[in-house]
Amino acid sequence: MNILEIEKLSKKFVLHLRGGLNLPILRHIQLSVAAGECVALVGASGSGKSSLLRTIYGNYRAESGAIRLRNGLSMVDILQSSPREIIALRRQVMAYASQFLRVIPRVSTLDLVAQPLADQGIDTQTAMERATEILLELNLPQHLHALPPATFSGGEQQRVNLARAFVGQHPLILLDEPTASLDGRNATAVKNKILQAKKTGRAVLAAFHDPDFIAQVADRQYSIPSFSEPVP
Ligand SMILES: Nc1ncnc2c1ncn2[C@@H]1O[C@H](COP(=O)(O)OP(=O)(O)OP(=O)(O)O)[C@@H](O)[C@H]1O
Repeated sequence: MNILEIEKLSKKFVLHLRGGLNLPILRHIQLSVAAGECVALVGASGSGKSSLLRTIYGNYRAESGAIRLRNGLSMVDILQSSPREIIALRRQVMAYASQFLRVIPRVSTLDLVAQPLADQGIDTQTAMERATEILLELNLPQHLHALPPATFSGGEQQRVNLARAFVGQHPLILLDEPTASLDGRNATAVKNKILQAKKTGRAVLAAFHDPDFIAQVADRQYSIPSFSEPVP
């Protein structure tokens, strides 16, 4: 059962500060991700992996194509959804961990990680317990949980982001270079979370660079078509 279906997606950036210059980024993307599957997005630096993930998450618009996401029994096209509908899909259907954490000042790490559960209607005590558990699984020790992550290291912030993506029950998890700032031990913790997510029937689409990591977690790869390739 497909959780995500992308059909003939094309996207360009329009650079208004450069006189409306068009910068084509994605062309004819055809991709689906099924429940329980991890698909690795691969491609050269600058090929558009992050842009594709952000477009799926509703941060960017695209000129043509469709991005359909399973919401219960129906498939919903993100590109046709209103901002309000996209916010609802982010709460229930898709989680996203970018490479960088956007920190909200004064909010503790524990509250940040418990928030997606509260958004899914989980009671506060259970949300706090699950948030604590996942932070420990990602090697973030208890003494950090009460602190806002603003002063955390890059790798610690990345793991807070990942904890927020994995903690809920979203059927689709989007990950942008989830091990970019991590050492071997922490990369293993992320690998375990991806494998566990797959076992519970969640779909994972992730941009990766490391072929060894891809071999350990991904069922297949999708290479972003370059602009020198003919359109199929
Ligand atoms: N908001 C934006 N406005 C204009 N151009 C952008 C914007 N975001 C990305 N780009 C351009 O789109 C291209 C693709 O960038 P993107 O970050 O998606 O690539 P990537 O494959 O994720 O790269 P990397 O592997 O280095 O992270 C780049 O040339 C980048 O400069």
